[in-house]
Amino acid sequence: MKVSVIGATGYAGVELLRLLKNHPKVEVVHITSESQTGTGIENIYTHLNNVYTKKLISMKDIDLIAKDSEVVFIALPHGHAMAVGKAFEGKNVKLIDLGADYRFKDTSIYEKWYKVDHTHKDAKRVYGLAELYRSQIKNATIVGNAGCYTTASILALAPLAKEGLVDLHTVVIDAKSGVSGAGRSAKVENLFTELYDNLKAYNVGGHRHTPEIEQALSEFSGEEVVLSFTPHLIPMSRGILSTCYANLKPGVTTQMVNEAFEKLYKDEYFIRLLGQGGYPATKNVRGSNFCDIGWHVDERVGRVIVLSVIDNLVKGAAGQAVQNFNIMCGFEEKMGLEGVPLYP
Ligand SMILES: NC(=O)C1=CN([C@@H]2O[C@H](COP(=O)(O)OP(=O)(O)OC[C@H]3O[C@@H](n4cnc5c(N)ncnc54)[C@H](OP(=O)(O)O)[C@@H]3O)[C@@H](O)[C@H]2O)C=CC1
Ligand SMILES: CC(=O)N[C@@H](CCC(=O)OP(=O)(O)O)C(=O)O
Repeated sequence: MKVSVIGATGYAGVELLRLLKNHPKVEVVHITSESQTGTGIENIYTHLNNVYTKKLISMKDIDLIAKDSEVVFIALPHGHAMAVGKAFEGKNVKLIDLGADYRFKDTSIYEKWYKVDHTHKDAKRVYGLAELYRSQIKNATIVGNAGCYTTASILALAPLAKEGLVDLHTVVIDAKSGVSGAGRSAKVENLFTELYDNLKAYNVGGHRHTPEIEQALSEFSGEEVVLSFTPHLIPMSRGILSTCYANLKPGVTTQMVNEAFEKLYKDEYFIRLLGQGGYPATKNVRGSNFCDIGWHVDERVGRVIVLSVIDNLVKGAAGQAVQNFNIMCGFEEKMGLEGVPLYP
């Protein structure tokens, strides 16, 4: 399959290039940047020396990209993929957007939380969380790849929502992300001096991943879910730990919780269940497409605490995009994604 990456100079785009290099059925034909058009990608990212020697073109070369590609990955900041999606209309190219523009069924929710007008409202799109939307992804033309915090949080809570084991109005998610989640552009709050030896929350009560998690959990449970989501920035480069709290419904036992996770995920290669009492750690998934999940039923307070970890750039972005690509193209789902986590 001939594929192109729009926004190849960002952290998500360059992680895609790393994974696509190891995909036996993929040839990367075009990569784009608007600020560094004409430059070789290996001159920007020297870790790609001898791996890629490709020059960046502009994403404005839509006709060229469309002519040469069967699938295009978009790794632009949110708000920019909609115009690309429109420009590709009728060009017989499948799109996988790593940003948020195609994640919402109801675009008014996107407009409210992202404060951007949605300019491609009628696009037929599918939410790209592979394990939970596989049958829809298979036939999709546009996939809105799930977000990073959202992937970790939805995978942690979906079994409980599907089986109706918790009161979803009591859900509280406390999540921590490495700094690559914020992208490569320079920001004062991401300086070493601000981050190192520090831990802080941000966007409390207003983070844009809140409605994405609510959308999925509402679909699985059949009830309108509202929840609290608090992200934190932690001084690591990669990794997300999502700690999810929920009150158990009366009569729900540890065994019922265990069975809910087993039922949904027992055949999922990328989801590794650490069980009741398990302690997932970001280092165990670093550089891989795995999501490790452990849970703790605290009978004393009638709550379950679910812990999940992913690599934000892999299962939270580029890896999930390749997984969705495999589903859309009919390839084995783990193709190109079997790299072992980097430990220690
Ligand atoms: N980082 C992460 O962990 C995750 C990221 N994502 C999503 O992936 C997308 C990319 O994120 P990330 O790689 O982190 O971001 P970066 O800031 O690292 O990269 C952004 C990319 O977009 C390009 N770009 C920036 N501004 C514009 C613009 N105005 N017009 C056109 N191109 C532009 C840049 O190209 P250049 O400057 O060279 O022109 C660069 O290639 C985002 O939507 C993000 O939400 C999703 C999940 C996780
Ligand atoms: C640490 C950090 O800043 N994380 C980003 C989320 C990561 C991201 O790029 O968002 P998507 O997964 O929606 O694409 C944030 O909080 O906005």
